[in-house]
Amino acid sequence: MDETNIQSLRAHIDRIDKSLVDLLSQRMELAYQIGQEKGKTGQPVTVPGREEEIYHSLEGQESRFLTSEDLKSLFAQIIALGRKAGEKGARDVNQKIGKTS
Ligand SMILES: O=C(O)C(=O)C[C@]1(C(=O)O)C=C[C@@H](O)C=C1
Repeated sequence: MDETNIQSLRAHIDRIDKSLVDLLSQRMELAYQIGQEKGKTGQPVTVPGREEEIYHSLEGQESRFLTSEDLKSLFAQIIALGRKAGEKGARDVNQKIGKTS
């Protein structure tokens, strides 16, 4: 494979990476909004059942270079960031309405 091919494959990877970051940002915005809703009613941000549902939905989506274990560990990171965004959403909404905890 010559240098031009590598350059063009890398350009494709760069575009995919940008899309991944954009989609992850959108996902975090949604988790933040869910956190705000939970904050309003005092519900806990972490919902283990929902997290299990997400892991379950990944089953059958594995591919040549992504095993189900790979997907699970990737999503463990993504969900941890979702929780962090949700905690911020709950904090922000409570600060706005003057609750301290
Ligand atoms: O679905 C929710 O209730 C969320 O808060 C989002 C999310 C996620 O990132 O997917 C984050 C934390 C919860 O434990 C479950 C799921």
